[in-house]
Amino acid sequence: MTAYLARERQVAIQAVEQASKLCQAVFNRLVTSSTLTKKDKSPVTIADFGAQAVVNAILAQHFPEDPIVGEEDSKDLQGDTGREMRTKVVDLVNSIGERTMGEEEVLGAIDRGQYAGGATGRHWTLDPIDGTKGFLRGEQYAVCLALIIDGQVRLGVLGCPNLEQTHQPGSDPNSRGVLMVAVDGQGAFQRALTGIKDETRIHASSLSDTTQATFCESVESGHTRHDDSGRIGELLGITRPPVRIDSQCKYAALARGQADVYLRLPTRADYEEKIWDHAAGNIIVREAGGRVGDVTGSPLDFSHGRTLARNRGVVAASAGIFDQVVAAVQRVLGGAEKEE
Ligand SMILES: Nc1ncnc2c1ncn2[C@@H]1O[C@H](COP(=O)(O)O)[C@@H](OP(=O)(O)O)[C@H]1O
Ligand SMILES: [Mg+2]
Ligand SMILES: [Mg+2]
Ligand SMILES: [Mg+2]
Repeated sequence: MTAYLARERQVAIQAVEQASKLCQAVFNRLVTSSTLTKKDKSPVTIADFGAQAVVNAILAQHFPEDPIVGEEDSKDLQGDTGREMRTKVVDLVNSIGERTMGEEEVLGAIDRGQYAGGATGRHWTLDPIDGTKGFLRGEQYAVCLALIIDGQVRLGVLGCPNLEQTHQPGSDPNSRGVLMVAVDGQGAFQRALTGIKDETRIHASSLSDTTQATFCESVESGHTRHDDSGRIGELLGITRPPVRIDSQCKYAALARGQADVYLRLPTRADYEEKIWDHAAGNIIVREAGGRVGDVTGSPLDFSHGRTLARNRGVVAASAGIFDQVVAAVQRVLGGAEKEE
């Protein structure tokens, strides 16, 4: 008997591995110290398009019926104005992929990601590079792919090219490149992104005392409120400084017990979190034994299209402290008053 979603798991891993390889190649070739000082975003843009083309082409080959909710579209690659970038993306895809793709095929693959999402049937969701700012700084970023069936995330894969390997006892702390994968009901695992790919089961921490907790949050103050998380930390008696990490690598840190809490506190009333920013990390943390919700503790609802329209912010934590963390978040954000 084959396990539930066995083929999907294998194809998703292959797609994320290929896209991660492409991103690393772009970083090594194109990102220089002058890229950062000049605020030149073009390397990450090329890698973003390239990674979405590679993943979507692999999904189309194996699951031609499945729609995809992808972050990017080919608009900026069209016409005369898009020619230079288009050529670079097509060359890049062909330098990594196993078969040659023409220009139309590359653009078509990118635009398979236009699906609107929703509550019925199955669809994939892809963030070809999550943590674009981390990518440019040479810090953490992730290729994130998940399968949603009838509104529920059932499979998630994170490719984290700059994340330290911790899966083998005595493994070299300088070895980087981790892939995490989880299927509903089967647990969460990590393995090396390249080389020996033995999988090791991972677990969120079993912490019950919040004063001992390590919390993580986005590097970017535009993506989460650092002042509010500081107050929440004080309420919980947390003394360790926050660990700031870009991308869904925050979920990865939680899933393997390196952090106990992830806070993403809304910076604006009108921002809706995107499903591709959370789907893969969500199932990986849950399958590792952690819990994920929004600032009220309600589970994230992936059935409302391309965004988490019914949720605000994200709170994730080890199961033993999740309720205490949500209570502190509510006190600081004022939710407790609304409930009275
Ligand atoms: N105002 C906002 N609040 C929360 N998230 C935001 C935001 N503006 C952009 N983002 C999202 O934050 C993601 C990065 O998260 P983090 O800060 O945790 O690394 C971005 O993903 P991309 O990098 O894929 O564009 C983007 O989708
Ligand atoms: Mg983006
Ligand atoms: Mg993202
Ligand atoms: Mg992205």
